[in-house]
Amino acid sequence: MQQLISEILFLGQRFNKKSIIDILLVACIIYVFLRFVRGTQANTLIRGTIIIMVVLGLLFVLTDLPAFSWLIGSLVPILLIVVPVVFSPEIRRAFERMGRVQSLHDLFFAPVPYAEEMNSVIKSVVVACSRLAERNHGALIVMQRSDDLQKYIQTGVEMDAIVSPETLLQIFYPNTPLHDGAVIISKGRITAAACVMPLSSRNVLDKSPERHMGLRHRAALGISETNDSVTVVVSEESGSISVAYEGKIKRGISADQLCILLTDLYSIPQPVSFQKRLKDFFVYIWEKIVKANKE
Ligand SMILES: Nc1ncnc2c1ncn2[C@@H]1O[C@H](COP(=O)(O)OP(=O)(O)OP(=O)(O)O)[C@@H](O)[C@H]1O
Repeated sequence: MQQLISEILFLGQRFNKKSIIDILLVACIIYVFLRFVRGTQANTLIRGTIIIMVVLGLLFVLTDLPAFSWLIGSLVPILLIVVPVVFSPEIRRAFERMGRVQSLHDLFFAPVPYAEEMNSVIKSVVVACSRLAERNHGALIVMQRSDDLQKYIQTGVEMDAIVSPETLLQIFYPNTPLHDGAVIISKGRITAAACVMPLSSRNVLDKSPERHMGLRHRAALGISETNDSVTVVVSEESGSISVAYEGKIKRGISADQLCILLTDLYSIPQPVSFQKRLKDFFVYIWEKIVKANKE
């Protein structure tokens, strides 16, 4: 224990401006990397791996335990090989996203393409979904954000139509040729219908009715696990509306909630000044301290 304390003190003495820049640089790289894998299945695992590596690295540096050090020394290279192999599609997507970066701002804040066109698209989707829900007509609408959906567009019938409530109601009208499968909206247009989405395997065996998911909901969750699109589902059985994005599904939401959520997801991030960020940070910390004192 005494040795650990002296090691920490020794490290503290060596701490200087260069170390701060060093730590900030590593933190920035990790932040940017995590931002690009956001919404993919690799996100949680990579976060966990980074935390474990930091904790183990500290133990490795601060303690003098040969067997433990040997274990860590052998595990880290294995992890560095296993993670990229298992999550190669997600990591490839992260690099694709990085390739689309056009400015320093894009590096830290996700750009939302076609954000302006999306206002009228969102209105049409919300109106269509509330009417589909009233009529108990099932629907699956995948809305593109940054990631390319071409591979899924090819599984259905390609089209190029204006997004209007009438078009969507017509597509999802039961027993019509295009009603089965998903509609894809990209670049502000309906680009395909009757598309096949990858199925999520989560909650397959869940018997509780509110958590159980049929194929339509599993397809919505499945596509949200593979890219950053937003998918709206209308249940044929219950007429309820759900939204899936970033590997999560929000079930049983109202048309108003859907409108707020979609507007939020497609809003253009407003540039915030550094002073405002700093002020917000201190206000947040102050509120936390006041709250902790009250408790
Ligand atoms: N992989 C898929 N990609 C796109 N659409 C799919 C896929 N699998 C199923 N669907 C759509 O879901 C429909 C079947 O839905 P199912 O009843 O199994 O799901 P559900 O989640 O219980 O939805 P609902 O509440 O509407 O019944 C199919 O007719 C088809 O239109």
